[in-house]
Amino acid sequence: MWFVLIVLALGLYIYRKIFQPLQFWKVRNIPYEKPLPIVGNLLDSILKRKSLSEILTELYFKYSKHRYFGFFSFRTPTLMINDVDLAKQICIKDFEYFADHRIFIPKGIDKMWDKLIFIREGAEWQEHRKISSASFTLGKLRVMFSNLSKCAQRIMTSLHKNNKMVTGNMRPFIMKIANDFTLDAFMGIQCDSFNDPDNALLKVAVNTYLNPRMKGFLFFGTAYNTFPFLTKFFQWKFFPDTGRDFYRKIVRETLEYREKHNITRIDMLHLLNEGLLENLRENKKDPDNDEVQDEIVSQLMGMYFANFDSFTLTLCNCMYELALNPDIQERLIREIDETWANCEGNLPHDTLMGMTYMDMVYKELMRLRGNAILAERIVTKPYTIQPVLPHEKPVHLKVGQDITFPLYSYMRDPKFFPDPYKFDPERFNEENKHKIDNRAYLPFGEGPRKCIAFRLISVEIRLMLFHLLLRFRFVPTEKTVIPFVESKRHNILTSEHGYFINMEPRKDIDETYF
Ligand code: HEM
Repeated sequence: MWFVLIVLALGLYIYRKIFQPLQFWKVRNIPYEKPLPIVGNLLDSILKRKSLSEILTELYFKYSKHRYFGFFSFRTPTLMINDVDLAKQICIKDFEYFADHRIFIPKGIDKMWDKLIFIREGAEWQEHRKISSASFTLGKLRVMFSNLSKCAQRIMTSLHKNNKMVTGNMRPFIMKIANDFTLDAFMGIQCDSFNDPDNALLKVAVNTYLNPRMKGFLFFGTAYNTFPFLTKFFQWKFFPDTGRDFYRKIVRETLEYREKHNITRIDMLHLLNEGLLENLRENKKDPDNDEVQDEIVSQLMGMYFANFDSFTLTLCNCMYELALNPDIQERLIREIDETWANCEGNLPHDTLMGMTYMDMVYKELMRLRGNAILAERIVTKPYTIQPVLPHEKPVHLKVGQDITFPLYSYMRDPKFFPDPYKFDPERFNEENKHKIDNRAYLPFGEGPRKCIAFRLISVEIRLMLFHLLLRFRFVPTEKTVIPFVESKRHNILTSEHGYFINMEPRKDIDETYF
């Protein structure tokens, strides 16, 4: 008798936990992709048979007659928004109903992670987005530009010293540039990872941001959400404690040094520190506690990670596309040489950002090879999607419902971008740029939650590309895999086979430039 009861109870538990959630979209009468227990619609991704972008894009086209459809990210039901007008409505007009991102890791496990702007919720997010946004305005970027420029030139000098061909997988190589560039640009810390590859800063960065747990993170981010008990049980953290302690020390020492020597350097560290202190003063709180330091440390760690990773991948993707499209590369080199000659070795921010062809290349790069595959939101107030198409009924969304925007798929839709897999900067030329549908061109997301650093990364990539192409040409090698194969192991857009490109020192450079 007891045995039968236990079996029944277990059966009921398994049904409720594993099988019942699979009915989520069916009972709501919403078109959906049939899921499997536990893995939902991600089996091909888990088995590395398809990249996440491939899975989402296949479904985007399969459900193209629908404005939305149901998807299961493991056990979590998420509403995929296929229609770019509906996406805009959710992200901008009705933002207050969809104000937060997914949190990925249950709160309280990783205190540094909980403080990130991306993760913060409600009024707290608003307050901290405001503080951090001050570091990313056009005005602040113009002020920071001279440091960024000096830093790019310093890295190039170190790199170009031997005038040798750089060969092999560009990813670890660009990572060194990203490390030196990010540390200098954000905190004024100079390190030379080309001549000193064993420096502690690079080592900690690699261990903190690229450890195996981190690598799996973006994929298992959904698993964190789906199986929070595992995360709690194993105390999985995004930022390892060693990395946190290391950056805490750096931040403390740098701030103390600046104060002692009366140094004001306008960079991320300075602006964040000022913003937080100002905020605390306004709220009449004590500015001298560990919380403030940790606040700065976690924001810097988050931004350092975002910059280190996205800068590396974007630049690698850019090198790949230019190596495969020598005509585009040559035209860009001509524009760079002319600009450099005209500005007599002192490149101003507005001149860089005003370069016409550079702008076209950058925008196309972000369309085809931007790293973000999707953006997501959580319903924060009950909301109803009103019917528009004849087959639709009102969809009532409850608080906590997960929403996904397949940004990658919008930008691969031929109705918005003809011949979408072609790298074609001409889409953004004077004649064509007004045809770009901004509802679908969303490399950085949309609305108040849009990427806070979209201006910064745009300056950084253009600046580094400018300096690299002043001295080098990118050429494919016999190891370059053509066409581009997207990684099935990562949930951001990166190459499955690395970036085997040669950087050949240019023979046609006018040495008087340097
Ligand atoms: C190629 C580079 C990058 C791409 C493609 C990218 C893309 C994105 C996307 C798609 C989002 C979500 C937007 C949304 O939900 O609507 C986002 C958010 C965010 N990004 Fe980026 N990003 C990049 C670089 C960076 C960098 C360098 C930083 C920091 C220095 C950064 C900081 C953030 C932050 C803090 C958020 C959260 C904003 C919020 O929730 O208010 N990103 N990014």
